Amino acid sequence: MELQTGAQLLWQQYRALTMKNAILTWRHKRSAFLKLFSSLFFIFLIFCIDKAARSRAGSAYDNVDNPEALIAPPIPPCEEKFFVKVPCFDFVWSGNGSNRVGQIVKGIMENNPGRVIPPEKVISFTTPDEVDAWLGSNQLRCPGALHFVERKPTIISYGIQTNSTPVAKRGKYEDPTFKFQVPLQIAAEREIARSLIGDPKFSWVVGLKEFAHPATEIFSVIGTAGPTFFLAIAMFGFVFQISSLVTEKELKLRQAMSIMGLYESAFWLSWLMWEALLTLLSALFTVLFGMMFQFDFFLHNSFPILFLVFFLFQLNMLGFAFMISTFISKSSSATTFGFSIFIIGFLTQLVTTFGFPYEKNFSRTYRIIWSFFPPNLLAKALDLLGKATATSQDKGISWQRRGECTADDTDCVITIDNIYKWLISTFFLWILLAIYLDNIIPNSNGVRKSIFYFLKPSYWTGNGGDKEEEGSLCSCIDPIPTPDDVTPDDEDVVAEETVVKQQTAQDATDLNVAVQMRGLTKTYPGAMNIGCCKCRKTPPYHAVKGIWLNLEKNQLFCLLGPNGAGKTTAINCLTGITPVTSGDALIYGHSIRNCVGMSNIRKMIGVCPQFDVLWDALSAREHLHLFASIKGLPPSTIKSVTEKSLAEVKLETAAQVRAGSYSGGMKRRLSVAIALIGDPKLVFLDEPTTGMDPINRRHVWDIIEDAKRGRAIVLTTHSMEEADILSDRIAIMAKGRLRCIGTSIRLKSKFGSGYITNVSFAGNTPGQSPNTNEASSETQIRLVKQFFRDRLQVEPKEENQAFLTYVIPHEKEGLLADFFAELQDREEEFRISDIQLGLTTLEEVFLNIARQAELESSTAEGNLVTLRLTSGAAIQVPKGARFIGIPGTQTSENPRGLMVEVYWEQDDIGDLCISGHSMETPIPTNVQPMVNASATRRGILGGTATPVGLVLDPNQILNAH
Ligand SMILES: Nc1ncnc2c1ncn2[C@@H]1O[C@H](COP(=O)(O)OP(=O)(O)OP(=O)(O)O)[C@@H](O)[C@H]1O
Repeated sequence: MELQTGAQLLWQQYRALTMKNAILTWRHKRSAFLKLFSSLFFIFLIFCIDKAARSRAGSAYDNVDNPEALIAPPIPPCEEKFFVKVPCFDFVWSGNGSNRVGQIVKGIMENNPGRVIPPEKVISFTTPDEVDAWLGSNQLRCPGALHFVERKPTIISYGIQTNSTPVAKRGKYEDPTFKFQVPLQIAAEREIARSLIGDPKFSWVVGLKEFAHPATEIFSVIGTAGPTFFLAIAMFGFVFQISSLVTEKELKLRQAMSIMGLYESAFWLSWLMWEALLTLLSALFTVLFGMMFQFDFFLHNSFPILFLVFFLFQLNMLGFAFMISTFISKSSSATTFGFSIFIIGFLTQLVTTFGFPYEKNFSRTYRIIWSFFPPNLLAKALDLLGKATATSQDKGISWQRRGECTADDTDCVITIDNIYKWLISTFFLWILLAIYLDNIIPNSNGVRKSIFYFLKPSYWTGNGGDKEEEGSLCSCIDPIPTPDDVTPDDEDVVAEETVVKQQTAQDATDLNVAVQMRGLTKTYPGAMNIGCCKCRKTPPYHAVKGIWLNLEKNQLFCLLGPNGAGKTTAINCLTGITPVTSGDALIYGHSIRNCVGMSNIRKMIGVCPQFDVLWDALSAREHLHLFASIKGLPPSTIKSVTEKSLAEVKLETAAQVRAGSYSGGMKRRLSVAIALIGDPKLVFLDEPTTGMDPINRRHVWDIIEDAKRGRAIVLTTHSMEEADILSDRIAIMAKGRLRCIGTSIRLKSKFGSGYITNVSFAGNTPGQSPNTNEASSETQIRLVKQFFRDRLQVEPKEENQAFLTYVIPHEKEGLLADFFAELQDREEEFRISDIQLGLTTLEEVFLNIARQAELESSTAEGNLVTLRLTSGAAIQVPKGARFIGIPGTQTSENPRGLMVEVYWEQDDIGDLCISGHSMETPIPTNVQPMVNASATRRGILGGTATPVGLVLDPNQILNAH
């Protein structure tokens, strides 16, 4: 099938990724809702703040063109005074020695507009001094005092006392002059006039009216409180964006897509365009909600001006999120980062609203630095737009006036137009930085590009200059040492090496070869990480130590090895996830060291990684559709290929269900289907059946068996059964080296301990008592054991009343034909019901090889594990040692002491561990212990009292037997 390339592929990938982003947005409805509509809630809050502020501020924030008159204001009840103590009095007065004054005060109380003042709310005194004395000892109990003096029958004078200091309570101001003094004054003058004229109905109307005036205070709730609230709106998108980007990195989804041939540009563009669309809608809704709440800010400033401010700010924050995401490796940190940015933004916005640094008395440098942080630009923009609509006289900023300062703003140093320019240019800066940092900050495999990668012409032309480096930016990497050149022990590995080396030297291409590894070596560099408090130096680690190997087309090649053998590293090198340290590999003739070669390789490989790399929110069909598009399958075929893949892995019924709810087996099947999509010529399956139940495992085996036709498959597994059933050729790796290679039969016959035979005995004879039966079966077993001992000198490996199991070494192969012929002839005599003979299992081969490799390294490094003997004693043995001499067991009868054979197995995670040991037997006389100095030393230096066992040479032991 012809795959898409170039611009067509870029467009196809972009569309598929955008579709993926759209589906993820749709499936994560809550976050999408918050992104789009959170502005409604925040604008409502701003609306409430505005209402509260305006209700307190009187006419100061408004233009007063036609002030209303306040006619004959009444003396208010004293309880209305701020900070009054009850019981209180509406007023006190002096002059009660005059009957006429008494009548005047009575008139004041009775004629108070709207409310007759009761007598208990008024106190009278004779002289002003008495009033002062009372006021002094009864503070805050009365807002004012009147002092009357009847000088002559035609002259009555009066004076007023109030506390003239305005006081504030909960943001409201109380002016005692207008509230208490003027009403008292009007009432006193009215009643004095009536008394002097002698007409109690004499009309005395006094009105009060403030001056017409423009708003004395400029207040825009959006300019003041808006920056924080609109920053909060943007933070939703900011946090979700970081979280999405980091999740794809953390779950290695991006790596999986890159292996499939994803263009970096398609990845960034798809996120950018989709999020820009959401941002555009969010900005639109913000302005519409603002208009809905009838804010002058939104009604009087021009719509495009407002829309662009919110859109460009949120877009800028998006770019900022892209850049920040390159520093984060855990999606759970997204909220922490978002919160920190919000707090910092809140504080710097506060500083901005106080005028820093967008005024003439601050230097330009401050302004430039300050403007790099997007929340500051938002604060300034809202301040400008807010001031432009602060009073009803202000008509807002029109599109034409976006580059002008308002006439009364003499301190203007930045306009809305400048802010647009800043927001646009810093947005591109963030995006470029995001792409750059993404390349130079080490990914989860510790791989990065050089700091100046973009300066190399080859990066732009794509001709092999895209070299990757390892280690963090701040670590000083020591020169990487090359692993020792060790000649393999196994002749088949040597033969394979020789062939590949010859082909390499002649530059010959074998058309049957899919993958040729030419001394593939991977060393993870040791690094000196300089932290604040300590330096940490890690040594280099040789994970793959020079592999020379041909993998043929149309074959399934199985790579076995214990944990840490280097299998995944080898696959990672072949798939371009991690760069090789030295050597090379050709995949269908394309070198993995060359980036053009690698991009060709990506088109022909499929990878099923060790851990499922899937989006929880996407279904199997969506996954396959996405990966098929990334791979470059022609659009017309994607649907049919997807359906075919679903059928192959039996996921048709669950095709619409989200992968997050799949069982482990279903996820694995989907991963295998993804690896096989697009009919790749080479497929890497890294432990495809790990953690599966037997039924699912069988199913995946069937899929792999079918997939074998017409392509090369590299399989790694910890299941020997799987390797045995599926593989055409098997190699076992340990400690970074190939230890053996060949077909399953070849490995079993070469590395197995020999043949396994099972002898089963007939059941009890009816009619005989159980005791007689038991006795006779024991006799038969004894006889058979003696027969094996006499003819083959072997002891059973396992035994019970029903069967005996023997491992017969290869050396006895010549005796087997006669031996089994005789055993069969005497079947009746021995009461044998069945005899089975077979080669030892692949598991045993694997354990032998793994054990040997472990022994080599533990001998070198002194790694010891504790072996608990059935006698109760414990000894320390090097990992992987087979025959161990027990220290302190020398007696006159056994002068060399006793030994055991240690049985090893793989635990659940593939580590070698002790499963048991044989009976204690004397060490044969001609067997010498192997040198085990470092292990012994480690045991002694480790300060443990547990003795260290003596490692015995298995060949000597087997020959001695
Ligand atoms: N990025 C890395 N930096 C340093 N060492 C690493 C890195 N990745 C892997 N290693 C080491 O390289 C060795 C080989 O690892 P690798 O994952 O290839 O083994 P494996 O054979 O695939 O094991 P498993 O069966 O557990 O998957 C291990 O000891 C591992 O700790």
